Amino acid sequence: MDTDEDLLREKDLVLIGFMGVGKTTIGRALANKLQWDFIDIDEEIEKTYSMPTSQIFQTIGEDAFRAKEKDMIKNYTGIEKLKIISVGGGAFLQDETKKLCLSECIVIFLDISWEVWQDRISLLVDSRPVLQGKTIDEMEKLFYDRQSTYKDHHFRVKTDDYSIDETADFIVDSILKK
Ligand SMILES: Nc1ncnc2c1ncn2[C@@H]1O[C@H](COP(=O)(O)OP(=O)(O)O)[C@@H](O)[C@H]1O
Ligand SMILES: O=C(O)C1=C[C@@H](OP(=O)(O)O)[C@@H](O)[C@H](O)C1
Ligand SMILES: [Mg+2]
Repeated sequence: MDTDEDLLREKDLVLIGFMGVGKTTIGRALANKLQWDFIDIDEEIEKTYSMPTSQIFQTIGEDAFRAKEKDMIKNYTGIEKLKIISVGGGAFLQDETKKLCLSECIVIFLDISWEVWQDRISLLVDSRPVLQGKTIDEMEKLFYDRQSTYKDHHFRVKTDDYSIDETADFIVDSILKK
């Protein structure tokens, strides 16, 4: 078990990357390993509105979702206890959020290739409103367009060849203890 004394980095970790790369599942695994708190911003927004994200998009619209997302991230990065924060794949579209996370936290970009991502589409499409109604070509365009959103980060972790657990272990051993 890693204690806080073993770890050289003492800031909240923020996981970014395209939807479906594994920010939520890897973030939760990482928090379990470290015994840190885990916050998933989408789950917090869903709790606030008592509905899933796709329904939030339908009911209040994407702009209101983005405003809530920004506020939520601002609130959680202000709390002192060390934690893992998984943000939605669109959170860094907002410059204020990106700047705040980069200055206050350690930002880890989970990087997946288009080839591996395609195999996960069926797991994602029902719960990700921005994918709904898109053709595969439109999803591919969104995937590549979004990469520029993630280019500012502190560490990049390629996930293609690793399980959820292996990626979490890699982050602890190669980033937090370096
Ligand atoms: N190697 C892997 N790493 C991370 N997630 C994986 C992996 N293989 C399959 N998945 C699955 O991909 C899906 C999307 O994961 P999720 O954590 O919700 O992503 P995100 O929060 O980035 O949208 C989950 O069903 C997860 O179990
Ligand atoms: O990329 C996006 O615009 C979004 C990603 C989702 O989170 P995940 O990246 O956790 O799937 C969620 O915030 C919402 O559906 C919008
Ligand atoms: Mg998620």
